[in-house]
Amino acid sequence: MIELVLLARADQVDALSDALTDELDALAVTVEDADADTPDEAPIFGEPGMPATLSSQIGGWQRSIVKALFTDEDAATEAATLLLAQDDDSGATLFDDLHIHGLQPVADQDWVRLTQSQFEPVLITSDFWIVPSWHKAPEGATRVMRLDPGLAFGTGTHPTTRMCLRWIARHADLSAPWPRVLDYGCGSGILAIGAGLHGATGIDAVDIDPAAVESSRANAAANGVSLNRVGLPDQAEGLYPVVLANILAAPLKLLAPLLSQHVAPGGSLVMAGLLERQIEDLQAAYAPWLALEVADREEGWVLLSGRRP
Ligand SMILES: C[S@@+](CC[C@H](N)C(=O)[O-])C[C@H]1O[C@@H](n2cnc3c(N)ncnc32)[C@H](O)[C@@H]1O
Repeated sequence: MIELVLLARADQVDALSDALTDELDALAVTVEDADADTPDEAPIFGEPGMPATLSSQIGGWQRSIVKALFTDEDAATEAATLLLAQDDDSGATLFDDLHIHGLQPVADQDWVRLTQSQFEPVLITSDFWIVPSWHKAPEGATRVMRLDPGLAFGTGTHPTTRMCLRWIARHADLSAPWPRVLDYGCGSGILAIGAGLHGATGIDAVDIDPAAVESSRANAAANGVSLNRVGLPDQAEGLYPVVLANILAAPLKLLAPLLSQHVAPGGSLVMAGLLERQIEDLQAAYAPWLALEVADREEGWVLLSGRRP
């Protein structure tokens, strides 16, 4: 294997990645901040767990290192030549300023093992762990969720998911389990399953993404957790003592009336996916129904929770 290493501008990254994978047979493309670990490093916040973004607006960092993996040197060299020669509709060079850093050999690896090694068991509380199927559960883990990375978001590695799971672990009362829970934006189903492992019943899990709905079903079954309704958002129905929503600030704001009205009187709304600077905006959006307070913080992300009067 050989890696073609390029230095590109942020606005070129998306088109460059598409050209490399769709037209030039790159096996994989990765994007890194060329200024990482320097004073010019630029933190980027985006959809939790999705590739780092600015990306919904701009595909990468101001100075991005783009690495494309090829089977051999000929394929990588040809790709570099074709990239430099690409014109746009007006005949101008498409990737102007593109800098070819060079080619570097990549040692043969056991790729399955390498991928798996990036997903270690994740500690939620001292006895509650998320553990990939190929790992043994750690000593002392009495509550274990088996979960492998898949098409839907939610492996437990992202701070927003971890904070929601910690909230569940801290607030679940095994002697009086929640009779209903709504996981709104369920992704892999990780929060719904977490609630189930803490005794909840009547769990509904909904998402706008059909792949997430399928993942939630499969992951819940693999963990022996029985979900009530799993489907698109219209499957959420009635009042729930606990509503969990780990999405993003903008959709959470839009969803304020809907989510609030699913919370039973005396019940809790728990939401994540927002940053420190978005707290006040979210508190104001939910104020007509309930008072949201900061319940947890991790790596710049915030967990808000509130009780419905
Ligand atoms: C950050 S993931 C969270 C997944 C999982 N609940 C977790 O905590 O790891 C957000 C999920 O919300 C879903 N989503 C985004 N907007 C939504 C909306 N308006 N209604 C329902 N689900 C939505 C996405 O498809 C995605 O699966």
